[in-house]
Amino acid sequence: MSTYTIGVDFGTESGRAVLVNIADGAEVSEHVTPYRHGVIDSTLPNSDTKLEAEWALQHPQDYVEVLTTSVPAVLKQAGVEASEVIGVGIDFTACTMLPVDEWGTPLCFHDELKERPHSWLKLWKHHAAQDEANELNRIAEERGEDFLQRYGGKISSEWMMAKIWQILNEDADMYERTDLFLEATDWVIAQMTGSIVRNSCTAGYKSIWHKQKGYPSEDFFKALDPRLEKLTSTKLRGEIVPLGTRAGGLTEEMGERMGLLPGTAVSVGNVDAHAAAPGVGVVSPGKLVMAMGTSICHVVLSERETEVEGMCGVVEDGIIPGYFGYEAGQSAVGDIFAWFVKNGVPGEVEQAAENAGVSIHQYLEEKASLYKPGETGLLALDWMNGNRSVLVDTDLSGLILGLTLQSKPEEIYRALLESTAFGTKKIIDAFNDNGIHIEEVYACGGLPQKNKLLMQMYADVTNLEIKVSAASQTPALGAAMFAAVAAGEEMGGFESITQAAQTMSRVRDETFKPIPENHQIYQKLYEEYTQLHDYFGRGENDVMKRLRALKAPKAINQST
Ligand SMILES: Nc1ncnc2c1ncn2[C@@H]1O[C@H](COP(=O)(O)OP(=O)(O)O)[C@@H](O)[C@H]1O
Ligand SMILES: O=C(CO)[C@@H](O)[C@@H](O)COP(=O)(O)O
Repeated sequence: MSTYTIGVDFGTESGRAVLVNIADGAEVSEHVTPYRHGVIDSTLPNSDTKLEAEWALQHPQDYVEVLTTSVPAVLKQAGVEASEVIGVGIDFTACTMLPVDEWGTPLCFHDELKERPHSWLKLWKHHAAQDEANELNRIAEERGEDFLQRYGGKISSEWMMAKIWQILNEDADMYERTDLFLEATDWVIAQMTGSIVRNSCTAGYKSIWHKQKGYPSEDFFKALDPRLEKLTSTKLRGEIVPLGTRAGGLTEEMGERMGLLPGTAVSVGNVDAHAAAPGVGVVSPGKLVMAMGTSICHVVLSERETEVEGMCGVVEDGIIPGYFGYEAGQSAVGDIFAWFVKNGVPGEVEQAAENAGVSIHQYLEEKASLYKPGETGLLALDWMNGNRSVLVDTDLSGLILGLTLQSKPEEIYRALLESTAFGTKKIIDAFNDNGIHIEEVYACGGLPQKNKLLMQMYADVTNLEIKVSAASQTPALGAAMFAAVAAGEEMGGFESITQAAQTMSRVRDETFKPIPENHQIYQKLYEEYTQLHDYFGRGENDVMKRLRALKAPKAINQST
């Protein structure tokens, strides 16, 4: 009899379960459940209540539906019995957070609250708390708060404290009614086990928590707003445990709904990019892991804690116990290409792709690959969803420079692909400049499987060979590894995540190697990119912010 664990990856648009054989990490079966309500960014579900610009919400029930649909489906597809599954683990987007009542019920499930936007779950890419983030950073800097150093000098508007403060500022009653603010990853685990356990990864990266120092002081929160003084001991209270810890066993009810045995080990929540590190076999320093999809998260391990400009955070045990885990990221990558495909191509391109029986992405990739680096004459800034690293500013926006009447869709597409590679190089440079040396690069996620041109550009721009995960769902595989650790050796699992990764991870034979002549030209383009980056991103010309201010008059929560 084989032994299996299940990893469930909760992405931006859908959740997917993967059944993994723990003897070799083989992904035996997988199933995707799209979120019924998708990303809620214009009106609240079943309501006329409109949302402001930059809002992005989700429906918590959609996550439960993933568990009760995709988990039974992977068992059925593989013909595997519940008794052969020893553990379940999940990974999630983050900071994706929600307010719950004293029973752990999301406030948006209350009939009397569901018309109020702040009762809902805020998705990681909810960017409407930038004002709060700016003010938080200003006050933290003024007070000389040392936690700023662990977050590259700035706390992002995507994270927990900015999102909570926005709730307080815009709907103080909702804040009062909240018993706990939770990461969605911890809430979903609580749905499976019946108890709330916070994980050290999201607490560390998204909630300014430190293994030794805990949360920032009450004085700091009081300085933000006196009503926030007791936030961490009240609405953020609860034990914070390391990754791979057994959060509990599946409840009777969820066991039945998921087709698994009650009591099956459930590991604590995790984050997509962080779970991807063991998923691709990275359990030691010097190896950058890129989880490449709608956005890119970059993670790397080190034996020491240091400051790196614009990193999302450094957290002890935040990725692999025993190491300091660093995270950086780009807020939009695949999303930029999706935006262009949706909004930027003429009908004739759509038609040509259809005639060729390929997607518009594939069509444009093929045409764009006929150009050499520099040959389009175009250069873009990859900030269509703001800049996460190294500038940490969601008020920045995109730019395409060098357009002429001859510019073709495939040339613009190519420039957009290149811009994201330059964005990644900025991040690698920041790590190297601060003594976190990047010697190898590993990629996983949807993009390496979809676009070879893009991957070759990343190799050419960074001048580093890129190894690609052999798994089709690397974060889910990582989550399944943590599930095997939560189950423990006595159940047939593993003692540590390092052991699990050594047995269960694989990379493809094919790698992307830098082409020296391409790299040479990209070095020149990168210098130009750096000039634009600093000019528009570091305050010399704040035109992007001025344009945004003109465009976005604040009008919260209007009903039509
Ligand atoms: N051939 C392609 N080339 C480049 N990007 C693509 C291609 N096909 C899809 N995409 C982009 O990939 C992204 C989805 O990546 P994926 O890893 O599957 O999702 P997620 O980030 O939600 O896990 C979308 O933003 C989409 O625009
Ligand atoms: O920010 C994080 C992790 O810290 C991600 O969850 C977020 O970028 C979303 O990732 P995806 O683009 O859905 O893969």
